[in-house]
Amino acid sequence: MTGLTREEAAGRIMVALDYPEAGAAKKLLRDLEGIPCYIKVGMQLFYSAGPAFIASLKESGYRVFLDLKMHDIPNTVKGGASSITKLGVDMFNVHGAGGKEMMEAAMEGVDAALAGGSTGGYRPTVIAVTHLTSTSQVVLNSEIGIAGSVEDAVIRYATLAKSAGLNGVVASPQEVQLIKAACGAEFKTVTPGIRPAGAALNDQSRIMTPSEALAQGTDYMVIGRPITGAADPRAAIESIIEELVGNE
Ligand SMILES: O=c1ccn([C@@H]2O[C@H](COP(=O)(O)O)[C@@H](O)[C@H]2O)c(=O)[nH]1
Repeated sequence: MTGLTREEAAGRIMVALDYPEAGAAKKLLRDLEGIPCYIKVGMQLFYSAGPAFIASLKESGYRVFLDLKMHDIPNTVKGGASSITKLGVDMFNVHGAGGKEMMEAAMEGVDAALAGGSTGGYRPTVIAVTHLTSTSQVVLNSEIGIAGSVEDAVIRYATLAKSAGLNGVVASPQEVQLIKAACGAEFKTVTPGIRPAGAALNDQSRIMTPSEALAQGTDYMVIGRPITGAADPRAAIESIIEELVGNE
């Protein structure tokens, strides 16, 4: 047993709604009705369904992570962060690779939107992507051309994100303990690369099972295809919740 209630376990899961349009995403939400999970909207759905879909999620009471991974010059990211904050999402992200000034600009964008009062004063959690969970050690060194271990590269971005005032990072569950050691327990870790035992890896590289990720101390685990691609998505998420509660 982990000590998590069923509701707490569900609340650690961010379901990735990687769909081409709102209709398919809404069907999944109907399938999962009543399960208090977080919802992650990425670029595929947001570029198609836009702010109206985010508004409908918020009206339905969901916590929303808008995963657009902004990576641009500081002034542009500041403006993007301001616009995203006005959508009233609970969390959004930028790429750590944009550097400290870009990440600070994102925080300035949040402050500017809040100063305008259009979000009711609600401050989103802002996190930075470290290295994508699809990136392996070999790809990091041989293709991207960054020397050293994935762990060192992730920690470098995590500490940079913390120094820029961000609230956490996206990383693999494999790096959670190192991130917490370097940046503190309160610094949030949001971890994709979650695969229940026996599930297809797809394009993910640095993976762990849900219970392994929880044991590492991850704050939130992002799970897409193991739920959305299942014949019975509700049964799939219920099984993950059971695994997290420790009743398996
Ligand atoms: O490093 C990263 C950053 C973001 N993601 C996103 O998480 C989900 C994972 O989906 P699965 O179907 O469970 O693989 C997806 O929306 C990615 O864009 C990530 O995987 N890794």
